[in-house]
Amino acid sequence: MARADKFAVEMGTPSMTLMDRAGTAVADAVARYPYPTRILVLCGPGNNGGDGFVAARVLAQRGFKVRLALLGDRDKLTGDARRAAERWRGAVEEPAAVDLDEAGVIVDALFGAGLARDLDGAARALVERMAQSGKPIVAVDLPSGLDGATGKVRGAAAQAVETVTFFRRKPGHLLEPGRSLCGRVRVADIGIPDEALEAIRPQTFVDMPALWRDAFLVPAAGGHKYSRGHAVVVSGPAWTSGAARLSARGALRAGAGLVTIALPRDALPLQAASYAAIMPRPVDGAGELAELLADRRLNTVVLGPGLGGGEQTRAKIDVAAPGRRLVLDADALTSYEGVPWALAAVAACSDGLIVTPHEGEFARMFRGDGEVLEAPSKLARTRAAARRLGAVVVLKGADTVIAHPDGRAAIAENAPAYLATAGAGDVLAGIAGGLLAQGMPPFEAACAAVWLHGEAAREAGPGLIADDLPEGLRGVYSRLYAAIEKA
Ligand SMILES: NC(=O)C1=CN([C@@H]2O[C@H](COP(=O)(O)OP(=O)(O)OC[C@H]3O[C@@H](n4cnc5c(N)ncnc54)[C@H](O)[C@@H]3O)[C@@H](O)[C@H]2O)[C@@H](O)CC1
Ligand SMILES: [K+]
Repeated sequence: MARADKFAVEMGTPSMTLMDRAGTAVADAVARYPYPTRILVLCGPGNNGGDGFVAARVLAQRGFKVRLALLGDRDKLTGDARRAAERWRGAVEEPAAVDLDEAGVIVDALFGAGLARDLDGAARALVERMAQSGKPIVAVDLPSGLDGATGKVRGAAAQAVETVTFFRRKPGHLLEPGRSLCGRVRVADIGIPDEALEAIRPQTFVDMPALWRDAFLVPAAGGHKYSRGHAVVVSGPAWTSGAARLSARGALRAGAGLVTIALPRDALPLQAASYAAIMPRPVDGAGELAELLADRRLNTVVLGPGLGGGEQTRAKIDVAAPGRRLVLDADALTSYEGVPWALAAVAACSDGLIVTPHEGEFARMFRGDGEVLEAPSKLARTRAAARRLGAVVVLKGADTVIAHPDGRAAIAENAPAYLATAGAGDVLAGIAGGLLAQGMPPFEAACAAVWLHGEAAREAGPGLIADDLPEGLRGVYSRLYAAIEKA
């Protein structure tokens, strides 16, 4: 943001104009509240506070009753914040002396992008009072105390109803617990030109179709099932084979030309419970898997869901990996507990690897690797893991992060809470495999899979079970195909 602001200033917009627009955007948001006759603006010592002074002035001009309190010394304000304060004609009160209960709406303009350490002392006490007040809070840029780079709370932060940020959202608006703390996020245009992004080249994205649409393959007339790849899902024993069946359905619905499920002989009868379009093959160990995979058209293998961990699983992965595209999930990942370098070796000989751990699996995989596990945010951890493995890492959760070893990363925001259901991860691994089989590059395939998975859940609606997800993809695909054909 500092670079974006600088760019805008160099292009001729004075920084005071940016602040005026920022404060006005906050005032616009506050003015939408029903009868917010009494507004309390809490300002901090930097430019976040400066935005607060502007918002207070604009709201007062529009006829609202506005009180303003400043944390810190008015004489110590500098730059644009100082000028904004000079133009505020009302009283500047002591935060300790104001009664928060009198406010209809509180504007939280204490700290934004400049938060430099954990809140303590008077700042923390004020944020805690605000949090306990039960009043609707409109946060300027970020709820004060929330770290915009990590999504973590530093000391304290108050739940906002709404957060007004500028130009683009920051990781802290998307990563939990930040995302939840922000309430509804509005992005205000304060006149920073989009060209600023060409200079900055951000490497962090929201996971949305624009990010991967160009790599997504809409079936072409005259296409052939073999041109859409052949995915293999390797199943565990009969009693856990449901997981692999879910993956196989995901891969097929995602558009793989052919899907084979490799099952131990005792699990073959159960495959009857799945789609007839999925081809079962008896495969009882790494040796038989090697025989199946002698056919190079089988270009993608999904291993992990219900597979069971340990040496057997690693042997199968070793057979599958060379020159092929892989998705590894669940048990496949925990069989590399504490030896991520062994997984990096798998990635190196493959034609592209996506790993899809949840937090527990991630912690086990990288046990003892402080550089990965102690990176400052979920975003940074996922990036570090991708670099470590030389693979695309999907770290699942409400705020799933997808990272490529080259530093690109995306944060997903479309998963409904009810997607956290048994077997959902198995379907995700399958969708990713289905997209890889069609030739999508691994990062784009992983991003698309995560987005499609979230959309399929929405399509199926509350009460979702994992079996509904592959079915949900149909509606999502028809809209996506239409949008791509129109574009
Ligand atoms: N040109 C720009 O840079 C623009 C900035 N804008 C606003 O400016 C904000 C960033 O302003 P600043 O960089 O001045 O930073 P902030 O206003 O977020 O905070 C910096 C101030 O807080 C103090 N501080 C930091 N951490 C503290 C802690 N834990 N406890 C107590 N004091 C602490 C610092 O000493 C400094 O005085 C953005 O969040 C946004 O609201 C907008 O006006 C748009 C334009
Ligand atoms: K704030």
